[in-house]
Amino acid sequence: MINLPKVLRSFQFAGQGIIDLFRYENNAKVHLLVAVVVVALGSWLGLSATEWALICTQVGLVWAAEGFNTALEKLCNRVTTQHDPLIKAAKDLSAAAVLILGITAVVVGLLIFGPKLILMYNE
Ligand SMILES: Nc1ncnc2c1ncn2[C@@H]1O[C@H](COP(=O)(O)OP(=O)(O)OP(=O)(O)O)[C@@H](O)[C@H]1O
Repeated sequence: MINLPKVLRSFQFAGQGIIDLFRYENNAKVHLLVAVVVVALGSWLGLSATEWALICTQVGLVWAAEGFNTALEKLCNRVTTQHDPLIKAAKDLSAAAVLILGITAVVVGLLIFGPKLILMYNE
């Protein structure tokens, strides 16, 4: 039997996590701003449903990676604030994951927006 109140509470906690991510984390604020600009640009250029699906996927992946990265950073800081090579490796690898998805998002953005912007410029 599904415990519905427990499921709803989990959504509430996750929602609080989303609010905290964009309220307190500088990098997440940058990602939010970029997403707003991309959505505005996409609305202006009139993207297809498939293009919107790709953009939404990229935005979601980067935001989710930022959330995981922030969570891992906080755990690392709880483990130790002393210099530790394993903590450094964990933080850097986690940041690398965000960067990889960020680069992928930029490439997808260029593939979708690039031709449309070039076409507009040449008209
Ligand atoms: N306890 C630690 N031991 C070793 N290296 C660390 C430790 N804490 C952070 N670092 C390293 O120092 C650099 C900066 O990390 P820091 O956590 O200050 O900034 P950040 O990873 O950009 O996070 P934030 O978004 O909180 O500023 C990174 O290369 C990280 O791996």
